[in-house]
Amino acid sequence: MSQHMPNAYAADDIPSTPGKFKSEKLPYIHRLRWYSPLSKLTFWSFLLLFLIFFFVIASPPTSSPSSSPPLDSSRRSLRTAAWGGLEWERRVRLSARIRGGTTPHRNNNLRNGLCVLVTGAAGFVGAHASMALKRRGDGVLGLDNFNDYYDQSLKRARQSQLERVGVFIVEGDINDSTLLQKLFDMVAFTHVMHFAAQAGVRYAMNNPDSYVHSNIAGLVSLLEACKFANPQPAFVWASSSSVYGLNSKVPFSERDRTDQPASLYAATKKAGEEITHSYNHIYGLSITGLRFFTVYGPWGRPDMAYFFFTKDILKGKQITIFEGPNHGTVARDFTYIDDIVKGCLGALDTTKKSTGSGGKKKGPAQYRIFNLGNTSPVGVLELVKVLEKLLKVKANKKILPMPRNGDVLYTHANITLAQREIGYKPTTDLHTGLKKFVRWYLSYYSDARKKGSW
Ligand SMILES: O=C(O)[C@H]1O[C@H](OP(=O)(O)OP(=O)(O)OC[C@H]2O[C@@H](n3ccc(=O)[nH]c3=O)[C@H](O)[C@@H]2O)[C@H](O)[C@@H](O)[C@@H]1O
Repeated sequence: MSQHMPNAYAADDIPSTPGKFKSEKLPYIHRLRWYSPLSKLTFWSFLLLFLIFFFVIASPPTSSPSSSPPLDSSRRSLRTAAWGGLEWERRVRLSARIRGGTTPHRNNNLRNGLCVLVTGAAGFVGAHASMALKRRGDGVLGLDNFNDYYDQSLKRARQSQLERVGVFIVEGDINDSTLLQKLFDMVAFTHVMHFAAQAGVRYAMNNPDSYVHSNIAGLVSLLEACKFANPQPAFVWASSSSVYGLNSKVPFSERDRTDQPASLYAATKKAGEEITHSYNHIYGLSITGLRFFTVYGPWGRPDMAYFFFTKDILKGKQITIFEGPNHGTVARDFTYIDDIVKGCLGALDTTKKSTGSGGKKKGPAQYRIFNLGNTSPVGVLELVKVLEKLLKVKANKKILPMPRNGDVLYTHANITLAQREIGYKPTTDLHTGLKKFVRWYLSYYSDARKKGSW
């Protein structure tokens, strides 16, 4: 039938004479006398316009390296991530195995130990939490895209530390749903501890896309995988104190409003809280969100002020300290990493099971949000004084009014709820915590092999 169609169609189009066909049916461009200069000009103009249109629409926007923010590295790594194969599967299963038990498979009843997928495991909090879980015997599988938001060698060094205790980090992106499905098919995770995110408050002005990619799209991709997993894992994830935004009532309580974010970063974390709520409501996922307050410590993030202040003070480079209106103090409720990790484990250990399966909710599920702070804010100037003392070097300081860059003036956590529900009790003051950080920093950066110690 289809073979006859073109002929039938062509029969209708047969011109009465070839000449008539050419003059009446061909496009305007062909009717122009080709040899006239005007027709040539029109033809080449059309061609040029078409090519310009094609290249502008089809190619990704580019700009000069000096003016453009860094590329969204998480997307890059999504394209290049390599996973799979028998050896890879063996490592995944081994890492996820609970000590003294076997890797939990579908329908297994787990009583001893947790089996946790930790996203962002090569990151600061993710690496510490993975280490603590593994050390107490839980099964831990890491997932990280090793993007280049900050020095990748630091992430690799954290990875080697984790490998030494038996934690394998799968290299891949949380947006890679095929990879996630594969992992959930291989291992029946009891919990997902989700740290993978685009962090940093001020960087959101340079690279907004990376926040949407990781903190919104990536989160949804991971929740989708959790919703279909059978059994569904309980989901514990890192929100942020930045959701309190421009609030002036302190200390910040979980009941306070969170609808005036000061940065896109904060807005994506707030959106994450709403998104996780909807997955809890529709699919019965057990959700716990942890609002971290400026976490610091050994193996920390080089984009954070305490970290790069240390580096710059040692180099004799000028540091900029922001101040509020009328020379007001800008302060943070700096929270030491070990306290945060205890909070994370407390949250994991008190989760209730998700109630859904196969994407269907079977009953109401737990939904919680906790502040994990230190409850004693310290001014940035004071932070620098402590560093000067510990480093035995005077800082070259420049005090500037805080620019409108996403920063807020003050954070202070009320932790009553976390104390009551998950036994959270921070014990490290800023001086003690920074002392441990400085000791690690000096050892890590003075050692040519960048080993440091955990
Ligand atoms: O608690 C949180 O929710 C957030 O804590 C930090 O954000 P931030 O508190 O802004 O931490 P830093 O970037 O280390 O800044 C600490 C303080 O130093 C100040 N600062 C920063 C940079 C600088 O050059 N000068 C300066 O005075 C900031 O204004 C801020 O008060 C993290 O970077 C976020 O990822 C996290 O979510």
